[in-house]
Amino acid sequence: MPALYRRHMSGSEVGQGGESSERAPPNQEAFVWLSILPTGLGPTTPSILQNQWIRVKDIYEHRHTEGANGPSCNGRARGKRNRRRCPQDPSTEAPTHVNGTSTGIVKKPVVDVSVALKANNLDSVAELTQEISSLGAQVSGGDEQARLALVEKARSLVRALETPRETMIKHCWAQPSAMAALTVGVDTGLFVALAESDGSPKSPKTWPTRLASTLLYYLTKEFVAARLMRHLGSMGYIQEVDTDTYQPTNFSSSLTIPIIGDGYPCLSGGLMASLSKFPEYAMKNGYKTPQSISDGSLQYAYNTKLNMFEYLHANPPHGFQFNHHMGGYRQGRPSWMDDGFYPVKERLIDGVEFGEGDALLVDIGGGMGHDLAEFRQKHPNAPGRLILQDLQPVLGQIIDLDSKIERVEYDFHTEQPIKGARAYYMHSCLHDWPDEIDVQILARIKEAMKPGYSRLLINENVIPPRHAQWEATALDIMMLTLLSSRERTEGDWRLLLEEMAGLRISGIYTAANGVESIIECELVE
Ligand SMILES: C[S@@+](CC[C@H](N)C(=O)[O-])C[C@H]1O[C@@H](n2cnc3c(N)ncnc32)[C@H](O)[C@@H]1O
Repeated sequence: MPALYRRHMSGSEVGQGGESSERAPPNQEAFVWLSILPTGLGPTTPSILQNQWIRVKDIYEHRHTEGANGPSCNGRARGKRNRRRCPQDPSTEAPTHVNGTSTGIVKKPVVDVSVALKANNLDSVAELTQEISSLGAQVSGGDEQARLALVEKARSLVRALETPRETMIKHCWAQPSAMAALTVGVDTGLFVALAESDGSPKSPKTWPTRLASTLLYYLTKEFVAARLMRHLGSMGYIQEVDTDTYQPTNFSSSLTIPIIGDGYPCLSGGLMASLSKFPEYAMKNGYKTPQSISDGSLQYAYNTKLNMFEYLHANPPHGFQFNHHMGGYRQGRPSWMDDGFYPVKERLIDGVEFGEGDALLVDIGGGMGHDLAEFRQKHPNAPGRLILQDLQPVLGQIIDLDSKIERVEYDFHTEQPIKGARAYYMHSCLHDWPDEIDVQILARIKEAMKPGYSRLLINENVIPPRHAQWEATALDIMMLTLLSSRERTEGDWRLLLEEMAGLRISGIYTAANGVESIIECELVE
């Protein structure tokens, strides 16, 4: 038995007294797995090992006590720890095909390790490079669709050329490390300093002393900056021009804009643990779809009862950063009020006499008013009131907004104060909530709508059945882990809006690939 196993798994060190006799490795597979744990771990090691040991024990008991196909997690028949670790659906069967490294059982892999060391798909490289070169010519002429197509082809080329092992290291090390480095850079003003003096080359090792007493001063003093910048340089996010000397890129300079940069500290500090803890949370919950906005992966990860919005606002400055992040998310995406997307004039304005107090557009959960500000700019002569509704902390963050846009503090779980508007509008709000809560939010809007006149415009993704775009699928996982909610397909929207909420969908207006859509609804008469 390896020393590591004996040292860390003795009863007193693991700290669960009286169970040491149970801890002998139950089979050779688990034993092998434990022996490959890294050596030289610090004082927290026992709890880490304890966690992993519970997993091993669960698997062992699935296989050897109840059999591979028996009920896997009968809590009554098990100890407390085991119950916590098992999927809670008593009908769940023990896994019959598992990936060894995530369960503690080392199995013979289904493919040979040599597969992980060869390029993923060399056969596609010649065709991809040809496509890339012809798209390149169109991109230099300013064709935006060609640019988007070229980015996708370039990504395909990288995936084809990388070995699985390289991709694995990129996911497990390089990208999380870059996220940490970028967050520190935004927090400390590193990218502002880099962009100063027209972006002239700068070395973190000789950063000017006038920075004294700033966070950046401390960062550079300890040479942490040099290490972070070296990684960001190697990843291409800043440009290495000499030894320890860097220039900004357009990307790093853009991080100095709050709506672009603030996503990093917001995600790193206030949301990311929800994603990294999701595998553990999901395993404990039998991989059931989470249903409660205040009892999901985020609450598990951050040990809170607050929902995501409440949690961010209770932990400043993450609430503010989130609102900026929302402002950044919308930039450069197709806008429903542009020509050729949703016919604003025909559907909302033509044929309507607006009296003095009549509302044209009520933006419910409208954040800092980005949509209404854009509407005002693009339709400056549109008649009727424009009303922005959101919670107080969000409205309180607005610095500058067109004076025609009225701000109304409002909680959309309560009665809608603006009755009979021509259009109620919600952007990226319903995707935040599970179906049952959305039905309640929609009921408050229905009560306020005037039959035969009011419309509800829902601005969300409508995920197509195939070839979904990665931004939308990523957002779906964010919704799953942060809010127990989802991005929806057309079928999901019809179920929610028509069958559950009792509205009629009068049209779905979609930009390319369903990434941005307006679902127009009316009351059923
Ligand atoms: C994902 S953000 C979208 C913001 C904005 N519509 C946009 O597209 O940029 C969701 C918004 O819902 C707001 N919100 C959350 N709970 C709310 C509530 N109970 N009443 C009103 N607004 C709420 C949040 O403050 C936030 O501004």
